[in-house]
This record gives sequence, C-alpha cells and structure tokens, in this order.
Amino acid sequence: MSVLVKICGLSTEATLDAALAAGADLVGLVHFPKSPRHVDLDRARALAERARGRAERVVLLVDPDDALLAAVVERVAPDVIQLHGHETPARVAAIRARFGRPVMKALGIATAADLAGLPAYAAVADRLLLDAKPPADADRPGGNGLAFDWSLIERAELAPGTMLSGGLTPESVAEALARTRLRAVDVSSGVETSPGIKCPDRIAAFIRAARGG
Ligand SMILES: O=C(O)c1ccccc1NCC(=O)[C@H](O)[C@H](O)COP(=O)(O)O
Repeated sequence: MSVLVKICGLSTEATLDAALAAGADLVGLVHFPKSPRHVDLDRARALAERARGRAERVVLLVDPDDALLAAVVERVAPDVIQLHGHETPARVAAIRARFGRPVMKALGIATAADLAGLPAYAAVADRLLLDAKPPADADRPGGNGLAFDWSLIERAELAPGTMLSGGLTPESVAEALARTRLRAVDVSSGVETSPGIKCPDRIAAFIRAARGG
C-alpha cells in the first residue's frame, strides 16, 4: 500500500504545482493569520480551484467559529477541514455534522499520557494527525518543524489512516515511517528554505523518500 503524503502550508501556484506534479495526495492551505503560510480566503479559493481533482484540498483552521467555517466552506469548498487548535471531540463532531465535510483533527503528542485522548477523537474525526506539541512561547500551534518522540507510538494501536507529522524531512521520513508503521505523513517546514517558503526540490524529495524511492 502506497504511503499517503500531505504537503501543508502551500501558498503559491508554483509550489502547489510542484506538490501536485510530485504526486502529493493532499495539499494543505493554512488560514491562520499568525502563520507565515497564511492564505486569505480568496487566495485559498484560487489555490483550491487549481488543485481540484488532482489532490484532496485541505483547509487548516485553528479553533474556528461557525461563521469562519461557513465562509470557508462556501468560498473555498475544501475536500477536508483540518482542525489544529483545542477543539474538543464534541466540537469536532459538531463541525463534521454541521458542515458536511470530512474532518482531520490534529493532536499534539509529547508524552505517553497524550495517547489516552486519541480514541475519543478517532470516534468522531475522519482522520487523526499526530504532531509535536508547540513550544510554550510559540505563536502557532503547528508548523514549527519539531518532531515528537516516535517511540511513544511504536507499539500503540492507532486508528487506521492516522497521519504522522511534526519535524519530518526528506532525510527523516523513511525512518519515521519504518519506526511508527504508519502509512500517511504530513510535512511543512521540512520542505521549506525558510518559514513559509516552500522548495519544489525538497517537496519532490520528500514524496520520493516517503514512498521508498
Ligand atoms: O503551518 C503553520 O504555520 C500552522 C499554523 C497554525 C496551525 C498549524 C500549522 N501547521 C500545521 C501542519 O499541518 C503542519 O504541517 C504540521 O504541524 C507539521 O509541521 P512541520 O513540523 O513544520 O512539518
């Protein structure tokens, strides 16, 4: 079974095209003003339209209220909504029911205790994404280029389709997949030359490495 790859934080046509040409399965558009990868809804719509039918278009939001969700669904029409804030399982379920889109819920992992909360989210989300927890002084909850300790999940029973994220690079992704036995990965910083600036060569190298090439 091929490894599913999501390239997150795409904000230009050129890098979106590079991700699509390299075979990304999912492309992520970050709508969070503090992020160096932030795209406003007009830009998100243009990029999502460009990727239509070529990859799943994911819009990433942080603790969105219903008004923002309604605007995103109407104007961007994403294939998937990624929730990267402190949304509770009940809020995830409510968003999924109200907006009729698959929901991917990101969860920060720092200790074994963090795994205890996963089943409640797996019961309501279409997919879980495991990420490192942000540093205490971070101004964004993800996209920080930090990995968590993969040994925490080496023997864990995780929901099918769980996506590994956090600090992955073209150089580390094969080892991460082998150790965790997951079959889906997500990357942002590891395919950039500086925060928010994606590198087409690194995007292609990441996808090749994830798929064993
Ligand atoms: O990428 C951002 O700037 C961002 C901002 C706010 C919330 C989440 C964000 N990114 C989340 C992602 O999906 C990243 O791909 C994931 O955290 C991994 O990031 P990285 O460690 O940089 O590969």
